[in-house]
Amino acid sequence: MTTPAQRHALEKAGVLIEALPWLRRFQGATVVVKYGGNAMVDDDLKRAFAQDVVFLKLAGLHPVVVHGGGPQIAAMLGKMGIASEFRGGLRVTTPEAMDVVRMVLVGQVQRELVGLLNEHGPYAVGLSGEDAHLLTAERRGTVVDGEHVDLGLVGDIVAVNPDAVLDIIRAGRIPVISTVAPDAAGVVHNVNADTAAGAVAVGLKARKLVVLTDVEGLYADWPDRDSLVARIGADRLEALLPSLDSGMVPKMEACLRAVRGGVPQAHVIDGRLAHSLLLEVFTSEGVGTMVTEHEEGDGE
Ligand SMILES: Nc1ncnc2c1ncn2[C@@H]1O[C@H](COP(=O)(O)OP(=O)(O)O)[C@@H](O)[C@H]1O
Ligand SMILES: CC(=O)N[C@@H](CCC(=O)OP(=O)(O)O)C(=O)O
Repeated sequence: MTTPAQRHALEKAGVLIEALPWLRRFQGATVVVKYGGNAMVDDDLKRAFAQDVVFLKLAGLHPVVVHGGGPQIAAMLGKMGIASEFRGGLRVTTPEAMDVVRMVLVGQVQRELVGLLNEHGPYAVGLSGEDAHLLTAERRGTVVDGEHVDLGLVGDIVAVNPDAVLDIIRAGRIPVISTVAPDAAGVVHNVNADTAAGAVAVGLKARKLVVLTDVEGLYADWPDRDSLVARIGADRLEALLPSLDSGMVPKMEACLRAVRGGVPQAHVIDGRLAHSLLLEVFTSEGVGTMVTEHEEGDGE
């Protein structure tokens, strides 16, 4: 006869043991985690996220955080009376707005995240795309309803120099990256954080890209809640892209870029669920949407 206390203890041991194959599999693996603006506004969730990232580090993985901050940028632009609009999921960025984007991402959101991670020890080091040639951008527009739209100082990533990030990883620390990036002439551009995370994952030859957001995952037929996609291959995702709505477009483009660029798995998971990152990496529960190059197999 086992007592309730013993049963409880056994359950806990079971959960820890379930992590064993995943711990072995991902030893020394680089995992790029995109932490999004909307999953980033609740204090408890922020703390849970920081715990998860430190847990990954202490479990022998190499987490690299790429952060967003759309809501925080919007709040600051609002306070300063600067209008901004989104086209095709990307913020139209004037030089005036660019100063605010850089100030908020590097000076505010990144600092807060670094602080939360460092509550657990001397782990996090913040950097932006401007540091040590980490990211090079090229100005991009977008196409909305078949028409080309100029987005101002918005960039796509054309080159990643991972050396500074690798230095930080080698020192046993956690890089936290803000996604502003200079172009070849040194003009700083606003880069969507999903886009940058996809490029960073490829540049670092990461084993996984995990994108946290404020929805369960990708819905094939948004907003039909029965259409959540558990997994999808690159070709089917590419075919689905034109039908996706604004916020999901850069996210799924980033996943596609990652798996086509050699990252075995890209995931979109629900950042509103505390510890979803831990569940994704260390359990066999399917959380959110997994993207792989091919529809079959686990991508590895
Ligand atoms: N096909 C889809 N599947 C899931 N979410 C979608 C889809 N199309 C549009 N969305 C919207 O995209 C949002 C996520 O994008 P966004 O708000 O930019 O996230 P984040 O702030 O995490 O970067 C979801 O909350 C949802 O409202
Ligand atoms: C070009 C572009 O849209 N840049 C984004 C950068 C921040 C971001 O991507 O934040 P989330 O991940 O929170 O959406 C912006 O200005 O909002």
